[in-house]
Amino acid sequence: MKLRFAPSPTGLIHVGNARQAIANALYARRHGATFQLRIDDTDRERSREEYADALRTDLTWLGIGWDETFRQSDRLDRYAAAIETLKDSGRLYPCFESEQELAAKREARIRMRKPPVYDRAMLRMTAEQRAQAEANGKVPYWRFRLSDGIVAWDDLVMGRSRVKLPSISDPVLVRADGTVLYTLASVVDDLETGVTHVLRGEDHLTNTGVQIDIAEALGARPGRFTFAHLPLLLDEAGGKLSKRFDGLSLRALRQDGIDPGAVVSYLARLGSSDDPAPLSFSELATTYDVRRVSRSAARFDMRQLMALNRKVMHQKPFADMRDLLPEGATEAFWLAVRGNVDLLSELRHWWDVVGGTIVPPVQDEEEGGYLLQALSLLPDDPWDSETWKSWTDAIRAATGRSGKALFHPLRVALTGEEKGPEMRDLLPLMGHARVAERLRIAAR
Ligand SMILES: Nc1ncnc2c1ncn2[C@@H]1O[C@H](COP(=O)(O)OP(=O)(O)OP(=O)(O)O)[C@@H](O)[C@H]1O
Repeated sequence: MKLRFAPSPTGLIHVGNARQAIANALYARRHGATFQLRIDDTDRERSREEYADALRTDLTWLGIGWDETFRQSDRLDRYAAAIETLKDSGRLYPCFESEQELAAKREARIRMRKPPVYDRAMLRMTAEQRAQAEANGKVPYWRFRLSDGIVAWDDLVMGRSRVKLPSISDPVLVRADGTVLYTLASVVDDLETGVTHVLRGEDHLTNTGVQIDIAEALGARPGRFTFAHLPLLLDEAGGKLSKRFDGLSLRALRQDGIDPGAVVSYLARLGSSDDPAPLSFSELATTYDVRRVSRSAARFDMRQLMALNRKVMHQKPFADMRDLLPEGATEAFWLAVRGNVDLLSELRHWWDVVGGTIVPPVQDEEEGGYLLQALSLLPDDPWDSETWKSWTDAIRAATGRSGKALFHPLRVALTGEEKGPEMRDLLPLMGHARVAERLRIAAR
């Protein structure tokens, strides 16, 4: 059993592409299948090496590895062989019509209230007509003659699916410059590399009908592939995602400091009958069932991702965070702040609070007097997790303050923030000298 994720390196991959990658990787893990990463770079104008590198980096960031990988531009000889096979069997036929001629034909058919399907005029061309066209300097491109019937398959997500081939134009598989189109290259790769399951976006539904027909023309047995078409992911406003706008690219999420585990947990279950939960890749894989994916389009909701990100961060052990924390940050620091960080970028701020030089706001005269009194009651070193309690007990006894009046001015003076991690945990990390200095500044 083998699955594949086959992105085109034409931009930064977005959360919609990632959803497909995750679905394939989870399905492969669940069923012990091989997972192939194929770089679909047959479109030479739009493909860029830097995007291929970027998508490998993005998948690795998500924690998705692959068992084998290749790019289509390395297999051009295999496509050339398939092209010859299809020419020999008469399934590929040369065409000479220009874009303008085709557009005029389409318009005429629409005026006659006929579906705008290619009329196969070139299929009826005689050998002499062809020789004449070539003598006039025309170079053919090649269309695949589709079968007449209906192609049907049991889609793991969409259920029984059908594509009526006569309502589709014969697809161009080879351009006039001899380059192959994705439609053919993809079938050749899937057949020759032993792919068994194709999980991809529903934008490929019609393609699937065509590609089944091509596969069978190349000798594949009926039912050779199992298909699952997952609905497209839309943005919050219901718009289409595109590699051309990178707002919801994985790169942007990474730069925003979102945890990759949260992204995987969210995308694995978004638009399915299972609620997104902060689970590891292995946990997600043991329960993953593509049949539970809904048939309707799902919307990516940043608030839901953030909520999940918070849960993921709150559970993270220090060992998983060590490389991401500011230099010098300790386990005690991580355990103190992890309940209060939504994004990795906030960690730097809390690290400044405990180990750096924040300047707290100056408080009014009455609070200033209170803070100086608190300063005079600061316990001696060493400090530990009990120090906050013994200090505030002593302040309570000396000032008669309690509740918010007791704690709030201290928190603001020491952290510069109204809210945050437990003071009990922060205080020993800040240390005596820093605490004393901040109390003095806030009391000025
Ligand atoms: N919005 C989306 N939601 C879910 N899946 C998507 C979405 N857009 C593309 N895909 C899927 O992502 C996979 C990778 O496809 P591909 O790299 O061709 O993406 P694309 O965004 O359609 O790119 P391009 O604009 O370059 O054609 C395919 O399975 C495709 O169906």
